[in-house]
This record gives sequence, C-alpha cells and structure tokens, in this order.
Amino acid sequence: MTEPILSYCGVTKRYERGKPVLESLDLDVQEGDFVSIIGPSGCGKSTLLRLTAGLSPLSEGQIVFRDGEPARRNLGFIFQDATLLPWLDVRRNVEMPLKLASRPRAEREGAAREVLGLVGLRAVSDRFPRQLSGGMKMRVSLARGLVQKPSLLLLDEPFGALDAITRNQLNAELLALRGQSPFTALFVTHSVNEAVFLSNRIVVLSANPGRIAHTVEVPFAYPRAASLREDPAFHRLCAELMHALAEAAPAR
Ligand SMILES: Nc1ncnc2c1ncn2[C@@H]1O[C@H](COP(=O)(O)OP(=O)(O)OP(=O)(O)O)[C@@H](O)[C@H]1O
Repeated sequence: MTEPILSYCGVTKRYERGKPVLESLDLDVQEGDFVSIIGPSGCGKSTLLRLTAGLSPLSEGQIVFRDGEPARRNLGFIFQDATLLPWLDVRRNVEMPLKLASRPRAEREGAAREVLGLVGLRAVSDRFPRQLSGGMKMRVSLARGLVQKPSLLLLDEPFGALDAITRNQLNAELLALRGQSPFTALFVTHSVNEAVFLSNRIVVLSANPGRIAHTVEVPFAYPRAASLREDPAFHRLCAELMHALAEAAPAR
C-alpha cells in the first residue's frame, strides 16, 4: 500500500481542561479515498475536521500530511451553511480563495469559470446568493471549495439542510466532480444512506470520548449509479451501519 496522504496518530482533543472529546484516534487516509465519518451527535466529528484543517490545536498525538504543511494550507472546507458573501456575485464568491491567496485576476477568472462549468452554474455566475436556490448555493460552495484544486476536501454535513431529492442529486454530482477534478474527501454526515452511497470507507465514531468504534469498507465500485440506492446489498450495509451507530451511541 502507498504512503497515506493523511495519517492520524493517537489524536486526542480536550477543550479547555475537560474530558477528551476525541481520544487516541488512529486513521490512515489514502489518496483518492472518500471517507465518511458518522457517529452520535457530539461525538467529535466536526472537531476532527477542524483539527485536520489546523483550525483548532490537538491536545495529544499528530496529524501528518504526506505532502507537509503546504497540503494543509491548500485543503478545501465545505460547511452545511453555504456561507456565501451576499454582496458578491457567484463568480466573485468562487474566486475569493484565490483572491485571498493574491492570485492574479486572469488566473482567478479562468479557474472560477472552469469550476463553475463543472458544477453547471456558469450561466448564473452574475447572480447574487439571494437569487439562488439552496441547492445552487451549495453548488457555489462546492465550486469555491474546489477552485484551488485542493488534494483534500473536508465536508461538514454539506447537504444536511437540503431536501431529499436535491441531496441525492448533489451526492451524484459530488462523485462526478471527483471524476473530473480528483480529490480525497473526508465527509461528515448524519445520513448512513449518504455515507454508503458516497464512500469507499466509513468510520463510525463512538461518543464520550469519541473513538473509532468501527471502520467499514464499502464494496461498491465507482462510478455509482443512482440505482445503487435500490440494491439489496446497499440496504444491508445501511442496516449494518445503523446497528453500529446504535451501539456507538452513549448509554442512556
Ligand atoms: N470550541 C469548543 N469549546 C468547547 N467545547 C466544544 C467546542 N467545540 C465543540 N465542543 C464540544 O465538543 C463535543 C464535540 O463537538 P463536535 O461539534 O465536534 O461534535 P459533532 O459530532 O460534530 O456533533 P453534531 O453531530 O451534533 O454536529 C461536544 O460536546 C461540543 O459541545
């Protein structure tokens, strides 16, 4: 097996002097992996992404990027809320990470045009966020996350606020985007169905403290068709994961 793009070694996180939220977490992520993280509310899923992005310090352990610190600086982070700047049009929102990195205007415009094409929004690049549907806003957020061609994309429940049909559509689009502009993904979700559809590996965290309770390999080949959701093997894996989730939840 090749060297992982990202390794978590004994990662422990305590906020202030409290009990650990995450404890002794070991995980290797290979280049091209799509890893979903599921677990009971409050088990530390978002914390894990924030630690990965360097937005919060570790208490113990290490997170090692194969390509060093520059890889951490060039990761994409996508949140549940599209967090678009309301006073900028779609194109300028998408260009923003390149602007912050002081990239020249021609490069910014070219990269924004390309990625807006990938998410099918080139025709609305002059619109403002208030003129977009929830699904379109999330596509803009995806475009902004991908504009710097990050090798690693962190997604924190990006589709949680969307209706079921738009959510399924965006699941398919996210996998298609990965085919066109390859990235490794760490994806936090509450939806077992979404995790199984998207991932090649699913990590189930237990709560209090957050530890890896199970790691499940998803056997379905890519590209994945929408009809996979109707496959009995898909349902069996979802049921298995629901069971694992129930076991990982804190006892009441
Ligand atoms: N900045 C902070 N300071 C103190 N405690 C925090 C902070 N951020 C998160 N926590 C606590 O850490 C725990 C894990 O939070 P986190 O948001 O990572 O969980 P989660 O699994 O993503 O939850 P959910 O599924 O509900 O979104 C929670 O108990 C939360 O209250």
